[in-house]
This record gives sequence, structure tokens and C-alpha cells, in this order.
Amino acid sequence: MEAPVQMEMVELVPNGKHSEGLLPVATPTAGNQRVESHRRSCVEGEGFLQKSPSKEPHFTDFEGKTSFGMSVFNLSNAIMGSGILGLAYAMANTGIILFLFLLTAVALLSSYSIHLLLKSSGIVGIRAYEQLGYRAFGTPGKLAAALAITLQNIGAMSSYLYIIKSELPLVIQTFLNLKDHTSDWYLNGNYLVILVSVTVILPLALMRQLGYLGYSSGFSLSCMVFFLIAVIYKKFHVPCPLPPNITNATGNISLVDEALLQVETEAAAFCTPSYFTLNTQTAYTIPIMAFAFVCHPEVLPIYTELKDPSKRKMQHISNLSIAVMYVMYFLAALFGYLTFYDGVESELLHTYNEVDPFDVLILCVRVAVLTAVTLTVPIVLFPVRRAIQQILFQNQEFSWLRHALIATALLTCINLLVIFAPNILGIFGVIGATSAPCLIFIFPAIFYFRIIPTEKEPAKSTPKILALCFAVLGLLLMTMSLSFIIIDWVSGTGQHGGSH
Ligand SMILES: NC(=O)C[C@H](N)C(=O)O
Repeated sequence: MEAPVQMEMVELVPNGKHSEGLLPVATPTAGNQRVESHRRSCVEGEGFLQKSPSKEPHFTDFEGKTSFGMSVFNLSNAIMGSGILGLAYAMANTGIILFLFLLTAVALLSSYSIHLLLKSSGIVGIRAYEQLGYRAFGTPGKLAAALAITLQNIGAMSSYLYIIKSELPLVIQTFLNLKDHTSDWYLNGNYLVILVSVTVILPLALMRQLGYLGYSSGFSLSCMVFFLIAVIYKKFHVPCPLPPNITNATGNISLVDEALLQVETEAAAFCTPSYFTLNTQTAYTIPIMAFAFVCHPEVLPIYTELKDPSKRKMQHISNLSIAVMYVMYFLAALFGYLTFYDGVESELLHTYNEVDPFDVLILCVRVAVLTAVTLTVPIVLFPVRRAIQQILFQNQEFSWLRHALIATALLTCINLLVIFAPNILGIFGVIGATSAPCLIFIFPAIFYFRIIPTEKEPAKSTPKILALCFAVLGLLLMTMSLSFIIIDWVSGTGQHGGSH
């Protein structure tokens, strides 16, 4: 099939949650002007880093203003999300060494995949993930990329709402000073998640532009840093095992002694870290890690906004962001695991409820994380709505009714998903085994294979063979993870990672 000429609409707006470009600068009019100028002057195969010699404006003349440091911050922010909460559980099911090996592999592969994206975009002058799909495979390629991005963002939003469902009842319980979790509606996560969606998230999602809300994504990164500090601090203040209430179990002193002895032996075994573990839950490790490292749809928009852009500079930015997140992810997983060992839940923050529900530090972390995820949901909803609008209602005038209906429908679906999802592991697992491997491994590799001209790199050249191997690896990981997850569900062990 002939590669289609790049005459598609290009919107220089992000696909996810980095702050720049979400501000009013990226108005539809500005976008359309750029598209118009692009339509007039796009030259096939022209590198976007070269300034167009023609006098006519060109979309690649768009001058980025973001500094190196700010771009590292934006990309780190795009990487960091709820995935960090699942990593300690992944470590409990792989052991420290195997976890470190897999985390390193996913981080390195993630960086290689960005290299493929940057190289492909350099050849054709495209700065949007979906557009690469269009350039490589025409409309099916564009739709596949848009679908994967939409699914990934829906997964991210569901995980954020799941955090609201599991953490908000605990915050309210602490504020009301209630020792026990009662069945009152205000302690029911399902009601609370609907309440927050209707009263906070929906009104924000109805705004026409994100405006200053875009800045709040920087706030979420700070919250996750705060979360990490608390996890490290708590490791040294939470006893292992958690004190058991054995005297309640029996009034007999000799039985208490016996029980104590048994508890001590079990405790020694329980509180010893494992370096290499394999069990049914190990299957979730790669999907959790893949989910945690997804930021690929954001790379090209961040590249667009970069001051004095070059592929090398953008690759440095990506490597640095991945390295910083790699360290943060490893520390969060390690200290979370070393606090609770095999008792850690698939949503780490929820596990601290076992220690002391009234702990002030954990309460502050919960409030911070809850605020961050609540503000991030509308930010992630915007590009999903844009994708739906582009696919279903292309070239139609803005309509408030459609704008509101899509937001309401999306939020309703995500609420239903979250209410019926047994645990956050299901969300990490399904999204991490479907859209994440597509976005990280498969699409960048096959887009690269199609986009780089054979005159430049023949089909049998090393970079292209490597890219194909990368796609095959992604496909393998995807099928393996999905099969193991389905087997886990069918055999009924899927509840292990539950956070309740
Ligand atoms: N950006 C995403 O899609 C997910 C993000 N990497 C997270 O961990 O939540």
C-alpha cells in the first residue's frame, strides 16, 4: 500500500496531562490557522527542524518556547500517575531482583521506543502520535493510534476514580473520628465517586478550555513526590508484622505463649524480603510497569513546544525523565514492599489503613493524592473527547450540547467501570496488557518500519530488523500478559490483589 501523502489535520495539542499547550494558547482558531498554513505549504518528506525556505507560513515554523528543564518536568509529569501505587504489589509478586530487572528493561525499552518515534517524526515532520499512524498506514493507522490513546486515557481516568473510591471513605472516616467503617452512604466509595464526578469533575470537564487547570498537572507530580517521601518515612516507623491482637483470641495464658511463639516464627518468615518470586500474580508485573511508563502520546507535543528543538535534545529530555521516574518508581516499590511485604495491596496507599487509620501524615498524603487525581481526570478527559469528536464529528462546528453530552457519557461509563471493577489491579492489568504495549512497543516500531524510506534504510537493515523484533516482543508480551490475566480471572484467584 502506498503511504498516504501527509495532508491530514494536525493539532498541536497534547494527548494527556502535561500542562503546556493546555493553556488557552492552544485555541481551536490558532490550531486551525496552523492547519491551514500546513495544508498550503506541506512538502512531503521535509524535515520539520529545517526552517521552510518558502515565504509562506508553515506549521513547522511554530516556535517552541519551553526550556530543557521545563520539558523534563512536563514529560515526567506525563509519565507519573496512578501506576506508582501498583508497583509495590508488583514487587511483592516478583521479588526485589526480578522486579529491578523488569523495571530496568521496561524503562530502557520505553526510551528506545521514544527514539523510534522521534526518528519517524523527523523524516516526515509530524508532531502528533496519531499522525504518524496516518502517515504509515493511512486512516486505519490513525484510527488504531487514536483508539489506543483513548483506551489508555480511559484506563488512567478509571484508575484515578478508583483511588477516589478507595481513599475518600477513609479520609471521611478519619475526619469524623469513626473507629469502624459503618455502612452509611457517606462512607460508601461507590456513592462518593459518583458525588465527586457530578459535583467537581463534570463541571470542570464542561469548560471549553482547560485554562489554569492545566497547571494542576504539575501539582500532581508534587503530590506523588510527597507520597514517595511518606512511603520511605513510614518504612522506618511501621513495625513488621503489624501488632496482632492475640489476647482477644483466648484468655488462656499458656495458649497465649504458644500463639506468641508461633506468631514470632511466622513473623520472621513474613518479614524477610524475597529476591525472586513467581506466582499467579506475577503476570500483572509487566502490565503494571508498562502502564506506569506510558507517556508516548505526549512526547511529540512536548517536542513541538521545545525551544531550539533537535532530536538529540528531545532524546536527552526523554532519557532524563525516564531515569528520574525509574528511580522514583523503584524507591516507592521497594519501601512500600519493605513496609508490608506480602501484605501489600494492589493500591499501596490503601494498605496504610491497616496500620493506623488516624495517622496524620497518611491523612495528608491521602488528601493530596485525592486532590491531584480529581483535578487530573478532566485534564485527561479533554483529549479523549477531542479524539471522539475528530473520529465521529469531523469538520463540524463546536456545539455545547455535543461537548456536554460526550463528557457526561464518558464520565458515566468510567463511573460504571469503577463501581463494578473488583480492584485497581484489573484496570492496571487490562490497560497495561492492551493499549500500553501498543503505544510503547508495537505502534512506534511498525510506524518506524513503514515511515523510514527504504532508500534510507532498506527493509533488511539492522535498525529496521531491530524495530520489527521490538514489535514482535510487544506482541508477545501483550498475548502472554492477557492470557495469564484471563487464566487468573477464570481460576478465581483474581481477588488476591483487592484493596478491600
Ligand atoms: N500516562 C498514563 O497513561 C499513565 C501513567 N503513566 C500512570 O502511571 O498513571
